[in-house]
Amino acid sequence: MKIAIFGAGSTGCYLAGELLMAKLDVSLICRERIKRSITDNQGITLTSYQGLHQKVMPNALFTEVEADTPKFDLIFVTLKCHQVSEISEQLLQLSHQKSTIVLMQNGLGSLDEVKQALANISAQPRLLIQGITPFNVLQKEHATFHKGTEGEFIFANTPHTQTVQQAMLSAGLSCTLAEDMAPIIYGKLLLNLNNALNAITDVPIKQQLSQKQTRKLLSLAMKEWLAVCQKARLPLAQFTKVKPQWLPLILSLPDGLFTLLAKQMLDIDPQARSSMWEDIQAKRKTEIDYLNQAVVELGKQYQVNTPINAAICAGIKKLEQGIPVDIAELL
Ligand SMILES: NC(=O)C1=CN([C@@H]2O[C@H](COP(=O)(O)OP(=O)(O)OC[C@H]3O[C@@H](n4cnc5c(N)ncnc54)[C@H](OP(=O)(O)O)[C@@H]3O)[C@@H](O)[C@H]2O)C=CC1
Ligand SMILES: CC(C)(CO)C(=O)C(=O)O
Repeated sequence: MKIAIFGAGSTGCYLAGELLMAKLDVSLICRERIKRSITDNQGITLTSYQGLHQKVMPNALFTEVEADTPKFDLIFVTLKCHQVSEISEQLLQLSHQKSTIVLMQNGLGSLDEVKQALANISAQPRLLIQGITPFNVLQKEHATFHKGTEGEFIFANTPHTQTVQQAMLSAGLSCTLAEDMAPIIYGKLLLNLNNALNAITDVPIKQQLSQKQTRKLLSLAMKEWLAVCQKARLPLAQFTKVKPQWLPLILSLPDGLFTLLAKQMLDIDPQARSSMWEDIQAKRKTEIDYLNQAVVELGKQYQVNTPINAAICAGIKKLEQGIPVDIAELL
């Protein structure tokens, strides 16, 4: 089985690393700077907050998709949400009719955009499924990719992802296969409502969660998404020790009680930040439209007020333009 990671950056290189550790055949489609960093450092180094330190080399590295680029049986797309609809031509070229394409984006909307883009250019359908990275990955120097929080990759259950799971299990690694990805996508979005707040506060997640005011904002943003899910009857998977519905209450607790009750939530790398923080630092467009803005849009559809998520979106739009934002102005 030939595997490609399309858009290998933070999560894509970490995923490639785990698949290579599982002795699978993995090629990367990536930017020139990533290719150079991997070749200069003789491979990708995976590290984790739990002490992992492992170097692996991809089977091939491509910076362009050309007529003679091979076809792949399984393609993981690890681009940012707003980048996925632009690669439909390349996805068709890299796949055959029996290939599986796994979209690994956070938030809502990417799957529909890719489906539409592929349907516009080809009458031959491809199997499009979803996956999720539940943990944080930080891209460091020397082609090093650091896992900062707990969790394992989740993919929709298909014959190709079953082969991946078997290989990972044989190598002492694991991933989860899900029959229904929808609750996982909705449940993950609840956690990703913090991405923007993390970017605005500009401190590591662990430090951010020790601030009562930011926890309050996160709690209110989560309450809005939970209200939308309840009204729209959207099921939410549980990513934390406590039920999603309890998170706003726990986040609203005073500092001492919160620290006591949220042990697992705080058991993360002290340096871990959100991917949106990385985007803001790199002056890149963020995924806000697929995260907090998606909550606002669904809220409108189901007549649920979402003022906090709307204020967070406005804050991020300012940051994207280089205008500083004070967290206090969001409440
Ligand atoms: N980072 C994290 O910790 C986590 C991220 N996620 C989610 O995973 C998804 C991917 O995020 P992440 O891995 O951080 O993203 P990255 O930006 O780190 O990786 C995407 C990479 O693809 C490159 N790229 C863009 N377009 C192309 C193209 N046409 N051809 C080849 N390469 C291309 C980008 O380059 P360039 O920068 O030049 O555009 C970048 O290097 C997002 O939806 C994110 O929300 C989920 C959990 C954790
Ligand atoms: C894992 C988590 C929630 C970390 O913030 C994330 O998904 C991200 O950074 O995009």
